[in-house]
Formats: sequence, C-alpha cells, structure tokens
Amino acid sequence: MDFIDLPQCMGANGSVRLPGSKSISNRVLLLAALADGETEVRDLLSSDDTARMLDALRTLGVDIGEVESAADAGMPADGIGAGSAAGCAGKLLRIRGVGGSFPVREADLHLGNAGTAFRPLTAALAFAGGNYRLSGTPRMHERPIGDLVDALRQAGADIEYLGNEGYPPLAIRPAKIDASRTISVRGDVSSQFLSGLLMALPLAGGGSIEVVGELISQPYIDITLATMRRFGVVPHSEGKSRFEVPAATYRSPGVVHVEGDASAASYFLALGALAGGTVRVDGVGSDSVQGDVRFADALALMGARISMGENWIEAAPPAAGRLRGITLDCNHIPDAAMTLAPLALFADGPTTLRNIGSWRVKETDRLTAMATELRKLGAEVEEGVDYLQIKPVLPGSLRPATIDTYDDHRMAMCFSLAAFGAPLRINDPGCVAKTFPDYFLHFAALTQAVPVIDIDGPSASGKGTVAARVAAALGWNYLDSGALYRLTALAAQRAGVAWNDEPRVAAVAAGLDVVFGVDSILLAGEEVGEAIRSEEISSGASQVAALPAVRTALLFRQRAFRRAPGLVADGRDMASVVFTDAVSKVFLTASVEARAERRYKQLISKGIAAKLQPLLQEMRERDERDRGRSVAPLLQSADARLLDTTELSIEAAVAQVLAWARPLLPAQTCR
Ligand SMILES: O=C(O)C1=C[C@@H](OP(=O)(O)O)[C@@H](O)[C@H](O)C1
Ligand SMILES: C=C(OP(=O)(O)O)C(=O)O
Repeated sequence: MDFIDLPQCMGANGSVRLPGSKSISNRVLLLAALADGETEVRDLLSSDDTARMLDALRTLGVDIGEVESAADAGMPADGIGAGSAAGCAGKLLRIRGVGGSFPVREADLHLGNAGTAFRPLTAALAFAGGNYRLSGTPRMHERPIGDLVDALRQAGADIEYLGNEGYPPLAIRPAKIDASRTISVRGDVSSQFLSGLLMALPLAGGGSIEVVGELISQPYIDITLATMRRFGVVPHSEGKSRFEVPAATYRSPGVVHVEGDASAASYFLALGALAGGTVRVDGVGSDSVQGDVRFADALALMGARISMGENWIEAAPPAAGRLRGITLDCNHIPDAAMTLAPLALFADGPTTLRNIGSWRVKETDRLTAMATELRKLGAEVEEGVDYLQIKPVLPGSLRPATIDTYDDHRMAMCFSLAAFGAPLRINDPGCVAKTFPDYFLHFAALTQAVPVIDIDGPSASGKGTVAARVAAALGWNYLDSGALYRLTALAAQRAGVAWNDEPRVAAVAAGLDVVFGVDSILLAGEEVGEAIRSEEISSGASQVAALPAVRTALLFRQRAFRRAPGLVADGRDMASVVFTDAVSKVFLTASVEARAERRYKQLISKGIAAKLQPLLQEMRERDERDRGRSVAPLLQSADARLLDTTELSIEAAVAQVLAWARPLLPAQTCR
C-alpha cells in the first residue's frame, strides 16, 4: 500500500493559486465540444476527472489541441464567474466545436469515477443518435443514475442498463427524440441529473423541465446555467423547480477562463482557520459562481477570521480561543462540507453536519468513511442516516493513526488537516489525482512541521545520553529509536520467534505493546528498561534491525513521536530515512576503542561482569554489520554534521548540538 506520512503540523501560512474548478472545467469542455466555433479554454483543471471527459470527447471525434501554457497566450479572457484563476498552472486547450452533433456514432467510453463526465455525457449522448456504451470504475457502477435515465426516457431516449437496474454501465442507442412534453426529473439524489438534462436539451430542440421533489446541491445548477449562458443558450427558470431551455445551438464565446476550484480552496482555508498565520487562496472570491465559496461562511460561523475579495479569500484563526462547534445544514456545500469534519476535532464543542445524505453515493459512502476514520483519531462520532455529529478531541490528545481513504480524493485531503493534532499516515494519497494531483505538495509548502533534530551514530557513541539531554534542554520529546528495535528483539524472543524470521519478526514489531514513561519502558505491561539493555538483546536488536520488513513496520511508530513542540531523535537512520527533513542533523561518533571502554565502564558500574577485549571485538563486528546492511546502513548523511566525542565530555557534546541547532529552530519551539 502506498502512503504518505504527515508530520504533526504547528502552523500554516502563505498563499495558493488554486487549480481550475472541476465542475466548471467539465461543463466548459462539453459545451465547447458541442458548440459552433473554436473555443480557447484557459486554466482548465488538469486531473483524472477532466482527463476522462477529454478522452471521451476525443473518442467522439472532437478536435482538441493542447497549447503551451495559459500565461503564454497573452489574450484577454472572460471567466465563468468573474473570479478566474489567472496564472494558475492550468492547461490551455483549443477545442473545435462539432456544431451540435458528434461525428463518431459508435463508441465505448470509460468515464472513471467522474460524475461530472458520466451524468452530462449520458444526457448528451442520449440525444446524439448513435450507439454508445458508457462505463466507469466499479464505484461508478454503484453510483445511481436511474433518475436521469427515467427523465431521458420521457423524451424517447433508448437507454439500457448493462449491469444493475438504475446504475451504470449503460448502453445508449439511436432513438426518435421528442422533447415537446415537459420532462420531470428527481433532484434528491444528485443535482448532476438536472445539470446533465439542462445542458443536453438544446440538442433535442429545447424543452421544459420540472424538478420533482427536493433538489439537493442547488448551487451546482447555477454553475450549469452560467456556463450555458456563456455558450449562448439562455434558459429561463422559475426558482429551481421549472426550467425552459430554448431551441438554440451552443456558440463558442472565443475564450473561456476557468476560475479556481472552490471545493479545493476549502482545505487551505481550513488550514488558515486552524493553524494560521493567514492562508490565502487565489482564484475564487466574492465573484465566484461556485456555491462552495460559502464554505467561508461556515468557517466564519466557527469563529475564523475571513476576508474576501473578488478573486481571493483569506482565513485566519479566531482572535482568541478555539474554533466554535457549529450545527449546519450543508445541503448547499456537499463537497466542502466534508472539510468541516476534521476541523470539528479542534472546536470547543460538538459540531453537527446536517442534510448530507448525498455523501453516501459519492466516491465512497462518505458518511461511514468519515465516521470510521475520525474514530481512529480518538474522536467520538455519531453517524446518522444523513448527519454526522463530531465531538472535539482534547487539545494534545489526538491519536496518531493510519487513515484509509477509500479511493476518495476528499477523504485524503480532509484528513491532512488532522495532522494539525498528530502525526498521521494517509494511505493511497494518489487518489487526490481525481481533482487535485499536486495537493500534498501545496499542503507541505504551506504548513510548518514540528521540528526535529536527528542524532545518528554507532553504538556506545553517547548519542542516547546526548539526545535525551538536548531534548530536556529544549523541552522537546525524545525518541530512542534503538529501543524499538531492542523491544522487537525482546518481544520476538519471548514469543519464540527467531530473530532471522523476517515476516514473523515484522509482525511482532507491528504489534508491539509498548508504553514509554519518563523513566520506564513497559512491554505488555512489564517494565523492561533493564532487560532490553543486555548484551544478548543488543545483538538481537542489531539482527532484527537488518530486516527490511521490520524497519518498515517500525517507520510510522517512530514518526508518531514527532509531537509538538519538537523531537530529538536518536538512531542510525534518522537523517537518511525516518526524519529526512530535520532542521538539524548530527552524526555522533567516537573511536571504537573509546566506545568499547565506555560500554565496559557502564556494565561494570551496573555490577555486570565484562571484559574489554571481547567487547571491543563485538563492537567492531556490530559496526561492520550496521554499515554493511542493505537497508538503512549506518552512515553519515551528506547533510549531517560530524561530532567526534572521543575527546569530548557529554556536556560539551550537548552544548555543541544545541549550538548548531538553535539558530535553525522556529522561534516558538525554543526554550
Ligand atoms: O454538478 C457538479 O459539478 C457537482 C455536483 C455535486 O454533486 P451532487 O449533485 O451529486 O450532490 C458535487 O458533489 C460534485 O462534486 C460536483
Ligand atoms: C462528488 C464528487 O465528484 P463527482 O463529480 O464524481 O460527483 C466530488 O468531487 O466530491
């Protein structure tokens, strides 16, 4: 399983230029493809969902060319919504419209899990007079489409379910289309059905639509109407329940500029509200056509300080105290509402997100997924049919955890925010590619991680003593990573597992039941501080540490020690593997003779019989093994400073490590 480990984050500030809006991008692509004339599309979102729409349109015979970059084109542009994301690393495309009918009349289209491709293309192709098969990911085949098919059939469309009734995949065949009678469509499962119908109706010569029952996610209909208007078709509507779509052909407006993605903005604004500084997003603002900009209102309700311009939004934490817990009907912001769930962990009281039943039929069942993963962090969560109530976690008590993301981009992005409370491992982070492939790069650039000082070195170099004292001097946490390998060796021995049995030792490492106290180490409830220091266990530790599966099993355990205000970590691969981004890296060593003598004195002082020569020999062998092992060999990282303690006192070594580190530390983490 692929994963990303996020260190606990202490602060956030800076600005992000948002990627193009997914909802606008896929609407613009479809209408530009159907229109008369050529359209230049600027700042299009480049992601899986738009790639699925582009592939489909090309398969249908639409001529789409990619041009250099938006910045190079140098032409004025009008936005869909005035707050366009100029300068964001979006694509620039030229689309030669087909003037109302796709040239390719038979095609197999794979539309991934892109609702904004699947639903509107189903509607457009139902009126296109060809033979088409539309399929998607296994999850897409679990996402309902029956209400849209029912509506299209009222106009005579010939659509067959190829799998389960009411769900993709679909077969569409040529049919006699007659949209003269009002088409009724349900809108309580997804607004994308109505959006698809609205955009397709001009292909059927126009017509009337009546929405039956409640319409969810209403602001997305405004995006649809705005995009249609931009392409020259002006529907009339009575509220959000009746629509008249004229008989008209879409006409290219020439150049279209896609504004930034308001749902993507929510993660950064939440970061600002939680951990700012101030975080600013560029590309959406008060002029945006996207309903998800109203996420900023929810943040304001929680006490965050929000400022907004036409094309930007800024968020900062409350002037005093924690965010407030809120109760909110989230029907109007179904996607951005997810971002409120991890924020609720840090509020001063419970937060209830209401009217979010549609979450159950999106990339995953988001209600259950969210509740399950929040609970892993130690939160108390109540999951209702269409609501979530989340109780906050006491400051400092969020549990480090491995978060599953269910192939849902928003789960991955939302949970990155929980790293404000604890180090996290996020599984399958690549799923963000659905709408925001670079998300984690932006997240890392905006956040300040808890600082780490790495102290690596060979055995008996004094690194443990020095590291513990540096940690005490700074008031930071301390990780003796060697102790985890020693504990693994001891636990394996006690379980009768041979130290060279890699899979079984790795399983022991993964399941270690350890509690580190100030002066104690409990293994399965038993004090083992002395037991793990024996020569036998030292040798066992060196053997199990050479097993790659054991090192992998212990990696996140070690990273979970990175808690505020800072961490001093000692070991052998802190700088090269575990905490590669440490603020200061030290390689602490001493001659092998000096180290053997130190170990000898240590043993004698504890009343343990020892001989210098065998100790020296063993230390040489251990050095050899540690240097020569294929995974994480003991070596001085290129960016680490060498500290030779052969002639140095512990006090002098501590003072040197501190003197190197102090100028590099963030101000709030220093004593
Ligand atoms: O029309 C759109 O662009 C969208 C509508 C919403 O879906 P529902 O209408 O299914 O809630 C939203 O969740 C989705 O991400 C995009
Ligand atoms: C629900 C979402 O996607 P889709 O467009 O596939 O419905 C989403 O992006 O959160």
